Amino acid sequence: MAQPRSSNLHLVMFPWFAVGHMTPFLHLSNKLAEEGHRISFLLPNKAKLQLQHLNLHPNLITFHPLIIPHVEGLPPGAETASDVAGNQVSPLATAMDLTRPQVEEIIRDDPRPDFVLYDSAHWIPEITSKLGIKAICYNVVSAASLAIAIVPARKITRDRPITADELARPPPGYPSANVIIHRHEAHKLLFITLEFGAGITFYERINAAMRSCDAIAIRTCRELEGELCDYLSAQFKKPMFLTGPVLPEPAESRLEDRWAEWLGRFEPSSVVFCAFGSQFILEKDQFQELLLGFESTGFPFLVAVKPPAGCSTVEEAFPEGFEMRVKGRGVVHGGWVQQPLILNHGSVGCFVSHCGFGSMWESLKSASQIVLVPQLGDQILNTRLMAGELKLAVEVEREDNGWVSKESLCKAIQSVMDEDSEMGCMVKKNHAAWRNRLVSQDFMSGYIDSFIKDLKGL
Ligand SMILES: O=c1ccn([C@@H]2O[C@H](COP(=O)(O)OP(=O)(O)O[C@H]3OC[C@@H](O)[C@H](O)[C@H]3O)[C@@H](O)[C@H]2O)c(=O)[nH]1
Ligand SMILES: [O-]c1cc(O)cc2[o+]c(-c3ccc(O)cc3)c(O[C@@H]3O[C@H](CO)[C@@H](O)[C@H](O)[C@H]3O)cc12
Repeated sequence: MAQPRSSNLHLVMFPWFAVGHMTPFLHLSNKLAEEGHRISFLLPNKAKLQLQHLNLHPNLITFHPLIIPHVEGLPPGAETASDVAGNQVSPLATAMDLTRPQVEEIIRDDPRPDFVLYDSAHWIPEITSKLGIKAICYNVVSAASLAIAIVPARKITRDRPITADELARPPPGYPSANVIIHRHEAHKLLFITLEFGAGITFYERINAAMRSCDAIAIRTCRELEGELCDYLSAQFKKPMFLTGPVLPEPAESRLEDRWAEWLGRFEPSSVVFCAFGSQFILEKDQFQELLLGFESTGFPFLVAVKPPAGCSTVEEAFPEGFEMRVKGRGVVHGGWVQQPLILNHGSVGCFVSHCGFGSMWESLKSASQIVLVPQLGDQILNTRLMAGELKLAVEVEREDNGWVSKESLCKAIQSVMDEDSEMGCMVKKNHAAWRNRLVSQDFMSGYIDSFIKDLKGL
């Protein structure tokens, strides 16, 4: 078990209240604790129960549960972005801001930390600068999604909110021609001009968080997003520290028996697994169309997505006769599954993903073929990295109105599952090269070593 030494650091972690943010902050905490560093991890009370099994060093990583105040518009008991609909994230951000006195007390009293790592709480530097503590803005979304929308070069102000047309053109100096948003998708970024917490827009908050820190850090690597990171560093005039992908070693926990048993019935690499992350909720008609798409592939499939909008279970939204037709080869689960373990199960051959940044790294490290159906803004940019730049995944074609047809989903899955096809062969080869890089002995540990050196040198 790692032990603290006097030269070791004490860091406070304060991620945005979303599973897709708290989980990578905890993965980083585990890597730092492996080297003997001590972590105080601030999170909502309920999230503590959900995440504590991922704390691999409880002697060095201490959870500090926060009391989430009630705010108008926030459903009672809601504490993370998974508990709220898209239009309720702003009250959740307000609630996070109202935890400031609790956060400040922990930072002051909990033997003074050397660093505070945060992402959405743009007010952290106001606390740390008075105490001589360094504030690191640690981003767990891609450099591309920050560089395309949040940079000062966008010159967004209250009087001049950005339009979809402008967002479809990259900001001045943006270094990539492939990792871009198309005109018909640009409306998916317009939320950056909306309130994200009382009296502050999403753009203002994330821009302030990056502008006011001592250094920016990103969960990415130079090999994937080097030029985009340099661009961000120049735009914000801040040192840029990269942690690499920070993926845990294969989990010690076991896959739940029901999924191990079900997956075990099928041939190696034959099952299509689909998950869309911790937040996104499909519309009912799109949910039904996707299920018909999985059915028509002919492959066994395991779909783990939330019940669609307006439904309390997935079953009540099944297409007519669907359950009977796919009996024995198709399962749709409306709850949480152990995604990293399922992805690495020998029977799984294809992952249909929304390409959240966490899922993106997990899929890169797996051997599954990857089909992408991005839903929100940052996921579109991650998809461009994977399918456009690295050419190791296939993006499902959408109709002009954004609709994903069953035919289009089926075609994308079949194109990667057929390893004799040109597409299947190309993505498999490119993916294998990236996977080998990620699993090579020193790749991830090299990034963590450099990150610790960067912190100590600040
Ligand atoms: O059933 C599930 C669903 C998801 N998960 C896990 O939950 C995590 C989801 O994180 P993702 O980043 O992929 O997706 P989210 O929908 O949470 O993403 C959102 O917030 C975090 C950002 O990095 C994403 O880019 C953003 O889209 C992954 O680690 C995934 O393994 C499960 O373990 N089981
Ligand atoms: O979709 C996005 C497009 C984009 O250009 C930038 C971002 O940034 C972030 C982000 C969130 C928090 C940070 O501290 C930094 C960056 C995005 O995050 C997602 O935004 C949702 C807002 O509705 C939020 O609820 C969700 O938890 C975040 O993962 C998205 C984009």
